[in-house]
Amino acid sequence: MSDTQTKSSASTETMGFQAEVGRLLDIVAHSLYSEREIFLRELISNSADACDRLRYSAIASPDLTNGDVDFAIDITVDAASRTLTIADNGSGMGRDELIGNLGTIARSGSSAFVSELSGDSKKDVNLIGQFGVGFYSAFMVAEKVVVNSRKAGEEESWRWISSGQGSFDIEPGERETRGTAITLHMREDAGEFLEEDRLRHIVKTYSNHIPFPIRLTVAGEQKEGDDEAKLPEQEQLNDASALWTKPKSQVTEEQHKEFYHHVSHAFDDPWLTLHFKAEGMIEYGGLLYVPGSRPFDLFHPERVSKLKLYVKRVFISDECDDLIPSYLRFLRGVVDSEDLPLNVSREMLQNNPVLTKIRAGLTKRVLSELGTKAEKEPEEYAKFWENFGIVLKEGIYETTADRDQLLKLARFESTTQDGLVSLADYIARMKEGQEHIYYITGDSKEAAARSPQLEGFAAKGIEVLFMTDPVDEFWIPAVHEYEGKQLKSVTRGGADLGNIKAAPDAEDKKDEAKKEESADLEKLVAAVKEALGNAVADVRSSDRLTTSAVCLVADDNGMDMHLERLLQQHKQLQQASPRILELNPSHALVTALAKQAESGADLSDAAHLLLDQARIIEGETLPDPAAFAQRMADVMAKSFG
Ligand SMILES: Nc1ncnc2c1ncn2[C@@H]1O[C@H](COP(=O)(O)OP(=O)(O)OP(=O)(O)O)[C@@H](O)[C@H]1O
Repeated sequence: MSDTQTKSSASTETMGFQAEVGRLLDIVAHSLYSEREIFLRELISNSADACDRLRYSAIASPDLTNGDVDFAIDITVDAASRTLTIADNGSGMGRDELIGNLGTIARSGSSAFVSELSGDSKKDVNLIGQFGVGFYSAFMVAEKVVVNSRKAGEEESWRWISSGQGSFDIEPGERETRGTAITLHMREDAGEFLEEDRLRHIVKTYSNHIPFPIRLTVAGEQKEGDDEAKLPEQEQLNDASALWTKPKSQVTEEQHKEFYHHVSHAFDDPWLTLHFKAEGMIEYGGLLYVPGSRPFDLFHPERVSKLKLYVKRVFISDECDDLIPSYLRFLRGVVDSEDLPLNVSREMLQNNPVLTKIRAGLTKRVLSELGTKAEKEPEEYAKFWENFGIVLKEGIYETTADRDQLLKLARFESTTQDGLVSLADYIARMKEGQEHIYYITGDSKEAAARSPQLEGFAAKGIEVLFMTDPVDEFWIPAVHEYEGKQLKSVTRGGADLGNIKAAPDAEDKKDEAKKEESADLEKLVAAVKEALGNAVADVRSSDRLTTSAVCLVADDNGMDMHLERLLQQHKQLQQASPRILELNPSHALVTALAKQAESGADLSDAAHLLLDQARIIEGETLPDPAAFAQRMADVMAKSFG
């Protein structure tokens, strides 16, 4: 740790929080969180995870539980001392774990998340909402937090104390049993969380289906004059059953929401719930949720699954990469297998044949359910696609097995339709004589829509799909075609527009003009080609332009221009390859230049200006802006001078 460290007494050490934690705590404590009560859900969730972890470790090392396998979470409220304690008999934490887990943000990518926090509390609360602050949410309601913990299998226990302001103390404790007790000294304004009814309600609402009993004890209830010391009564607040084992019909939407919040550590609601049981060669069941919004770590480079794997109701791992393909990593939930051995180690899970079958089954189930949604509720499906389409497209690129199904699920924006369209929709609307599925790539729909290469397509009413996710550049070349129709970029190769019949309502005035002018272009093309030399791959007359004078296109075999630009931006490519410069034979400038070419005039400056103009429309930087400015000035001087 890089934290400052000072010894304040013989046995107590004071340590500084990691800078990111400091910032997080500041926001947590000072922003008015609309749902402060979720602190309890977070702490109970952590306790349940700790019980799950120990139960799993005890399969290999039974000594760790010392025979005590009745895992439970105890909430004790003491109104007199204004404290609330959440205790569990789970894995517990040793000294180093207390320091590491409760003083830093260890989760991968989380520090990056915290650095995104803007300091604007409204925005930050939203971000934190997606992220989940876990343990640190205790400081929304507590002015001081004391954590007593003893790691299973160890004799020592440790106490962690903090008021959430820059530092925490750590000292030896005196906990006699394994597990963790977190005592919250409630803030003045958080008295409601010391009320029994409120606590009951919160646990029921947020943690009913934690599969361990959650019990409430009210301390200090003994009345004066009572002779016998009565043990305070314990009341179990939750159902404590594994939700996924219940019959589908008995689980309400509210219960799903609650469970989703628990397993995903997220605050949104599930967009889709899949509650299933597979019986046959391999038996497994579970609950899968598609989140209603993008999880904050969706684009982390590890691209790992977050599903929790259980074997016969015992938690095994939530880092089981082989459980679902990484293009479904947005799924949250639980998969419970009857066939894997209980003592399965995390290493054994790699390339495990049972897991491979489960993975195939889950994938099929999810894709088919998405297909149904796409067909029956296209508007709802559009919301899903907004969030996760970009991730599914990774699957189109990565897997050949699921490719067809994923292509059916894929949706795109298009030049002629509102909303999202499928490839099948597109094919159904293709014009007479049209053989290809046309698309245009770009950084955004707006930028791509301004491309001159679209003009001829628009004039004929031919639909063009927008491909604006970077991943599009990868899956399209891998796929090539859909239902026998080639996917073709409008910025690449010939446009083949001549063979396609215009829509009856489209204005196809262009053909007429072209016939008149095309003969004259030959000399112009030759002159421009000569002037530009190696700066272009070719110069030719265009049938894809109607209003712009010029545009650039890539060779049919060349790389897509947008991809080249992306690669250059990321320094993956030194130099873009020369493009084909297309001239619009019906544009006034081009026809005027063609006349000049006929009379043998020097068109070198004009040729360079045309090329630079085409580059500017593409959003490219000019290789020689000074030369461009000079030529432009010369031309303007001639016409205005
Ligand atoms: N009751 C507990 N028993 C054992 N370990 C715990 C307990 N509470 C927290 N921890 C440890 O502290 C870590 C940090 O907890 P924290 O709640 O901040 O994050 P998290 O649970 O990993 O993720 P999230 O923020 O999504 O809840 C946990 O991962 C766990 O290792």
